[in-house]
Amino acid sequence: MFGLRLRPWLQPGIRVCTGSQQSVHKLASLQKATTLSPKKVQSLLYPFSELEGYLDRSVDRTPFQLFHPSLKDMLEAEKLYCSTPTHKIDYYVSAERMDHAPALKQPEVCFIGRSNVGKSSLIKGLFSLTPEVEVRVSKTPGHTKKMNFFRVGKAFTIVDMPGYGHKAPQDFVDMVEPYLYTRKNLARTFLLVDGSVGLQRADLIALEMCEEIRRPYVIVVTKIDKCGQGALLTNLLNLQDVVKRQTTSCFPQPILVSSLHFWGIYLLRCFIAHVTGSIKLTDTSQS
Ligand SMILES: Nc1nc2c(ncn2[C@@H]2O[C@H](COP(=O)(O)OP(=O)(O)OP(=O)(O)O)[C@@H](O)[C@H]2O)c(=O)[nH]1
Ligand SMILES: [Mg+2]
Repeated sequence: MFGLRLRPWLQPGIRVCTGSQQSVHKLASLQKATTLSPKKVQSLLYPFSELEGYLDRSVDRTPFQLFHPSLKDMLEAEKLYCSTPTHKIDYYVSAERMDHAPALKQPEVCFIGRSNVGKSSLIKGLFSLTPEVEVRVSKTPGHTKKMNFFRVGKAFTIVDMPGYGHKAPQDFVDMVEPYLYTRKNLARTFLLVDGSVGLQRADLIALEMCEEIRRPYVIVVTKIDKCGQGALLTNLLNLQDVVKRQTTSCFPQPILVSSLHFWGIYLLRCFIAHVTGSIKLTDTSQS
């Protein structure tokens, strides 16, 4: 069924970086932290705000601010990422093929992207409030070899996928594409793109695949700490242009993150809680 859909998953050069994950990040303690200026807190919560000042006035920023929840919403979402006896967060199972994927009813989100783009690191960041949940990351591309399912109570499931491109597992196409096409409870696909190098050919192929699948997906721009702001903005505007011209199922707002510095993680937690119907947003129009 999927044989005709084989794509030339390319093997672009990958820059390996070393980054260490910070551990526990509670929004409430962040609010109380005296060491951070309000501007720093703002850019930690909404990383795009840091870049706005560098943009020409003619640049339309609306697409970058569509999802802009209140702090209250973020705090509400954060509760979901804390494990309790009645709301357990755990690694559930791994699957090598779609027919091994567990039958789960709750909404699911998955993370796809080139090998080494930071998928597992980002999931580890999302679960920083439950460090007992082990998410393996590595500076060696091709580390995640199976689809790894993590349950967030009965609210939703997060799936960490193997990467494509450099050193991707041979069966990536057999594993991930069928999942994306047929998984009934898939609420959102997050397509990760390395913000420090910008869109690569393999990313464009992945975008094309997501467009063919016609299910809603969101671009997450990773490693925004790894390059200068000028380079990041150039990569972002290029990405924005591609999203505008070539996509119909992609959410117009890219979500910017650094798993190393925790930038954008609170926003992403809230976004996932929102798209899986786990929280009700009070107001998205506030800045
Ligand atoms: N500077 C920086 N490095 C990061 C960031 N996120 C991940 N990394 C590093 O990138 C490398 C790859 O991270 P992973 O999370 O294992 O990447 P992956 O996409 O899961 O890779 P595969 O499982 O091989 O597909 C590791 O060395 C991480 O420390 C980030 O936000 N900033
Ligand atoms: Mg991985």
